[in-house]
Amino acid sequence: MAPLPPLTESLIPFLDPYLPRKVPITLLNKAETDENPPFITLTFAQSIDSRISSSPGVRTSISHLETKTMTHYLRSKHDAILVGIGTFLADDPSLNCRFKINDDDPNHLIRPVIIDPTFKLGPFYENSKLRQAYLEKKGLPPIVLVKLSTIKSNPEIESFCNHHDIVLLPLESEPASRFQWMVVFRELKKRSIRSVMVEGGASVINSLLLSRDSSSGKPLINSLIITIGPVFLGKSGVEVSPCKELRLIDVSWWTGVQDSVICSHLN
Ligand SMILES: NC(=O)c1ccc[n+]([C@@H]2O[C@H](COP(=O)([O-])OP(=O)(O)OC[C@H]3O[C@@H](n4cnc5c(N)ncnc54)[C@H](O)[C@@H]3O)[C@@H](O)[C@H]2O)c1
Ligand SMILES: Nc1nc(=O)c(N)c(NC[C@H](O)[C@H](O)[C@H](O)COP(=O)(O)O)[nH]1
Repeated sequence: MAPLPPLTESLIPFLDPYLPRKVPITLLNKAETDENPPFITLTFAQSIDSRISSSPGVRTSISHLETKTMTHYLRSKHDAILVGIGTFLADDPSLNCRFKINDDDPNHLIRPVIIDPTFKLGPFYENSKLRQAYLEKKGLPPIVLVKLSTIKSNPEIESFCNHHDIVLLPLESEPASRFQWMVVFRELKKRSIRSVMVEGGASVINSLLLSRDSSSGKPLINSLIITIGPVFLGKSGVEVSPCKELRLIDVSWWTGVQDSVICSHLN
């Protein structure tokens, strides 16, 4: 894999207000460690017409290498990176962190998390870049969130995961087969994950944008970071658009050699 170009320096102060804070675990009180959900950053690259790929299941390059480096810099600031199974199947991503300040720097190990209620991962894991990265010690094996009923009806899933060091996380799902995001994030927090970078795909982005904590009413997303590339992907592209209006606050824009990046919080 070709090395990433260096990070454009102006991105560091631009992104800083939107990144999770590194608080040493010893300084956190018990409520902080057990009950609060992790810090959630939602980030993706979209076209001008709000598409994240040219058609369903197709990996589509939208962003410049400059913002690809930014994505890996963002990964270096989080404990986990989460995608839906649609993204794993379409993109064959490595889901590791390839950002280094210098060559002597060790790789930051970020934990991949895949939402996969019916365990479609199985037949594709063996030859995936994700597994390759783990075998080459450039990444960690994933946590895979699977419906409890899927595991009950396919007991071989557990032995497959044990054999591949995959952390299987069985969850109850709602009648529509969806996991509640708050439940997902609390489960990750129990596994010492204090920050999660969510990268997509469309189904994950569209539902998470509107998700709120049922008790406080606050958005579950702490920071939203969107790269906009100079391309229209057209009507057959995979659209990101929540099903109702959503206002952004604390907005900052950055423009690089080709892309613009918007950072914000949610109202
Ligand atoms: N441009 C970008 O930044 C970017 C980033 C990621 C993905 N993509 C693209 O997005 C496309 C994939 O998007 P998609 O919407 O098809 O797939 P996705 O990655 O959102 O995965 C969808 C699947 O994940 C599972 N899932 C998601 N949320 C769930 C929940 N709350 N509970 C239970 N299961 C849940 C379901 O099985 C669902 O079918 C691909 O073409 C990929 O290339 C682009
Ligand atoms: N920043 C960015 N620009 C793009 O043009 C694009 N298509 C993605 N897509 C994000 C998606 O999550 C991909 O799956 C990962 O970018 C795969 O990347 P890795 O192999 O893990 O580096 N991301």
